[in-house]
Amino acid sequence: MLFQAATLADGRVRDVRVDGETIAAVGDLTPTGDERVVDATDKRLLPGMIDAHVHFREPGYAHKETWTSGSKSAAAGGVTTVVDQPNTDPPTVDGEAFDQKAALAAESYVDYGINGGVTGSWDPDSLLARPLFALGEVFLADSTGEMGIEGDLFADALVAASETDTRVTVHAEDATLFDESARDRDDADAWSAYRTAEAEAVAVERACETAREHDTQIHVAHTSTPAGIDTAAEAGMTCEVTPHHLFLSRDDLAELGTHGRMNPPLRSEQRREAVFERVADGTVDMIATDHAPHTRAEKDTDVWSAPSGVPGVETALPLLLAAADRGELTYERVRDLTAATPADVFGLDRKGRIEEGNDADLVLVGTEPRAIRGDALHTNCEWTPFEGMDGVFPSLTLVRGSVVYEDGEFGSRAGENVRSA
Ligand SMILES: NC(=O)N[C@@H](CC(=O)O)C(=O)O
Ligand SMILES: [Zn+2]
Ligand SMILES: [Zn+2]
Repeated sequence: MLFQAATLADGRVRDVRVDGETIAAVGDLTPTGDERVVDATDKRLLPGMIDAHVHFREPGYAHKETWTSGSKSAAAGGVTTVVDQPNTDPPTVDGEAFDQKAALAAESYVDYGINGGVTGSWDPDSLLARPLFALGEVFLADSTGEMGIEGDLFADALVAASETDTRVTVHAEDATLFDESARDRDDADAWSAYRTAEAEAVAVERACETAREHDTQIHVAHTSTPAGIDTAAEAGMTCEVTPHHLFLSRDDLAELGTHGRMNPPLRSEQRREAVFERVADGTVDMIATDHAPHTRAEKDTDVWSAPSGVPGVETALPLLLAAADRGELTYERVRDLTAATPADVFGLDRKGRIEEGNDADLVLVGTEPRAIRGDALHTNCEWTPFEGMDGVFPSLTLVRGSVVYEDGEFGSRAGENVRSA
């Protein structure tokens, strides 16, 4: 396949040839007799997004999402690699649970990594013997799945991970700093008042300290505050920001209601702006969606009973591209946040950049934004907190050279475990 006259993230216009699973050449190329030629004039060709944080819910919660629905949603949103989190049923805390999930994940349209969880009943020996992507998200406070753990266990996990050269990702909130006085309220903003910004900042600081004491590296999941981001960066750790913490704030909760409840929660508009600055200037390492689908029926209850989490895997790259189109950040930054840096941080040597010899994980996007509509997305949960916002969507998504999505249609289930040899 040959993409002709594609605009790359840095603005250069190039032809890009795909041969089998790889990018064969980037330059000024002439079509050969039998190859498919895609006219990419005035379109952008980007490396597929590597989303280091999704919850595809199988095994256990297939009514929320399956590997098929979740990975279709990913492909249609330009995500070519996802990393699944362990709070499924059974939780992915031992070798047997890993194998059960890996068998289901083989249905995926896109490449995937499978994370292993840390709880009081985990079995590090069998778990770490599997082709794990990373340990995590290690829950330092309860979230969906009630997998919150104590500090000692976190330290044990860091030791086990460093002995096996495994990366660790952390959900950093400190439940002892939640504001119990918010419990008297029943509006949607009460969740943000309850799970305070300080609870994140302190937990990030402590997690980074523990990592340094053990001479290890952690990746902080879904940082939602400027303080959390700065602490991680100053400690030499990496962090991710979600699209909802980048594009939504407490000001949106009157409209979103419980559909805006997630952990960590939405923050003030002032904090959101400070987070956006740190994403645009490169302090934040990557965007990861924390795609956490729950059905409408589950969400439509009072603020204290609703499950935490929002979908996001299909809308992340489109939202970022619309923001780039508006001049709020550069296309190169979008490429680094969604592809190049996650590839570097997690050691995916053949992914994240359009370069000869790399995996042909590619996304072709047009220039026209369109309004995001929940009922047009492919997730099982059929709603989005970004309803009505502008997104620039892919027309074509390739995973290692296979067309997985093109103009509303799905191609092959091309997904493979990125950690399996
Ligand atoms: N973020 C959330 O609010 N929910 C996530 C769990 C998590 O990432 O903490 C989920 O699995 O539903
Ligand atoms: Zn989390
Ligand atoms: Zn999560």
